[in-house]
Parts: sequence; C-alpha cells; structure tokens
Amino acid sequence: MNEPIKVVIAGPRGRMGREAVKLVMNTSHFKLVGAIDYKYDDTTLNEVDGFTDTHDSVKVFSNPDDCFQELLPDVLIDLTTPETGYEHTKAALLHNVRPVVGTTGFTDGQLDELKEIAESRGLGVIIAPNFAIGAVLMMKFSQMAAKYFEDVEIIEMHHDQKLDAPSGTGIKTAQMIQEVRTSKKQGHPNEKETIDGARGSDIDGMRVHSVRLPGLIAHQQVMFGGEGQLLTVRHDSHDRASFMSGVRVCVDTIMKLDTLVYGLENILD
Ligand SMILES: NC(=O)C1=CN([C@@H]2O[C@H](COP(=O)(O)OP(=O)(O)OC[C@H]3O[C@@H](n4cnc5c(N)ncnc54)[C@H](O)[C@@H]3O)[C@@H](O)[C@H]2O)C=CC1
Ligand SMILES: O=C(O)C1=N[C@H](C(=O)O)C[C@H](O)C1
Repeated sequence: MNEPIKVVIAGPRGRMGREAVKLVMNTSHFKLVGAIDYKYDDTTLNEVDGFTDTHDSVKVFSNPDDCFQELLPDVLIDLTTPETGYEHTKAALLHNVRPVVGTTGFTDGQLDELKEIAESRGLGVIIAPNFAIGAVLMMKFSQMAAKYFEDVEIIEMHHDQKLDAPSGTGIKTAQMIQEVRTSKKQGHPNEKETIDGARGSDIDGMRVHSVRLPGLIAHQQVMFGGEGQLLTVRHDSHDRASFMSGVRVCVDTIMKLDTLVYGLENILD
C-alpha cells in the first residue's frame, strides 16, 4: 500500500482551517502531521480550543521552518492571511514541501516569484482563489459569456471579516474574462465619480464591486449587459464545506506537478 500524503495545515483555527483539518483527518490516504499557528507553539492540536483527543498526534509550530524541517511533510495547505500565506508558501518551497494555497490577496509580483522558485526546484504549487467546483464553473461560464457580451460588472459578496478586496475570486474572474474580451472602458466616457469608489474597482475597464456584510459567506454575481438583455451568472457558497472537495483534488494532484498552477480550473478534467 502507498504511504499516506503527509499534510501540514497553516491557520488551523480559522474558518477554513477548521474545515481543512476535518477533511484531512477524514481522508484515509492523507495524514495530518502538523499545524502552523502563531499561537500554541510546541503543543499538539488537541490542546487548542475546539479540537479533541483525536488530534493529539498533530504537532503545532509557530515557526514554519522548524515545522518543515522536523516533520518533513509532503504538502502544506495554507489558509491564513495574504502576507503570512506568501511567507509560508515560500518557506515551504525552500524546504521541498508542495503548497496548496487557498489564501487570497497575493500580488502579481509574489505569484511570479513563487513560480520561479517552484520551477527552479521542480515542485508543484497550487494557488486556487476558489476551491468550490460551482465557483470554478461560474468563472468558466462567465468567460464563455464574455466572448459575446463585452459589458460586464462583477459583484462579489462576502462576510464582513474578510481582509482583502476585491476577493481573489473577483480578480480571477476578471482575469479570465480579460483573456477573451476586447479591452474596453465601460460606462459613459464622461462618467465622473462624485464620491470616490462609487463605481467600484477597475480591472481592464470592467468594474468589480465588493459587498461585505455579516450573514454572507461567499457569493458572486457576474452581470452581462447587451441591447435589450441582461445575463446574470451567480454562485453561492452557503457553507465552507463547499470548498473541501477542491482542496482534496489539489492535495492529490500537487504531487504530480512541477510548476505553479493558479486556479483550480487548470487541474480539473
Ligand atoms: N480558496 C478558497 O476557496 C477560499 C479561500 N479563502 C481564503 O482563505 C484565507 C483564510 O480565510 P478564513 O479561514 O475565512 O480566515 P480566518 O481569519 O478565519 O482564518 C485565518 C487564520 O490564519 C491564522 N493566522 C494568521 N496569521 C498567522 C500566522 N502568522 N501564522 C499562522 N496562522 C496565522 C489565524 O490565526 C486564523 O486562524 C483568506 O485569505 C480567504 O480569502 C477563504 C475561503 C475559501
Ligand atoms: O474570504 C473568503 O471567505 C473567501 N475568499 C476567497 C476569495 O477571496 O475569493 C474565496 C471565497 O470567495 C471565500
């Protein structure tokens, strides 16, 4: 029998991290060997609020280098914050650990740098702004529609604890649309914002609007306007469990990659 894939999770106490801990613990060919958390250094996960005795073999580290050096994991799943996630991803690669990154908010420069490190070491990295299969389809359907409708506005809606705006999904959707849409500055040429930000952010002339409200989880609506018609493509994540089948596919796939893949759509059949 093959050895299980040894996984470390960064951000285990977070909303996504807790789901990922469940996923890894409940997948027979994955083994959760460690966690990275800026608190609880040198403990085991069962000593952390909300975890149980079943987590007593999961070592917690605050320093990612110590974690990778001691545990020699195969894969890091990072679900933290933009700057921390970038540092963890880089550290993982330098220790020959393959990162599956759900954390959003990386800059283009950071993505380029991580790709270069990954390729120079022949290691896979997956950076997936959205792990939900439905969200990937929503992005692909939007890309299909954008071939025929060049006027598009993206409305992404999230819980009010989210740090980055626009969301990773909003940016990725705009980038996928950009691949097929003739560049266009939308709206009236003389349009003027009388209050800053009224028209949202601007990606290649498309507008991206970010809604943040308690009660929301993760939702996005892409609206296409044409003469006498409106097309809306929408996806809703009502539960963070919606992201976990994508995380599982990434952990399974990453062992076969030797470069950086940005977006789950690139590894799905
Ligand atoms: N790709 C996807 O499908 C999804 C991505 N996300 C992204 O995942 C990230 C996490 O989201 P949530 O779980 O909602 O956030 P959260 O705020 O609930 O969790 C973040 C966790 O990171 C931990 N953390 C912060 N700094 C750290 C450090 N230096 N070392 C170790 N841990 C540290 C915090 O303790 C916290 O537990 C965000 O960037 C979010 O945008 C969220 C949902 C889905
Ligand atoms: O922070 C979140 O919650 C989410 N973040 C990701 C993003 O920025 O797109 C994915 C999903 O929308 C949930």
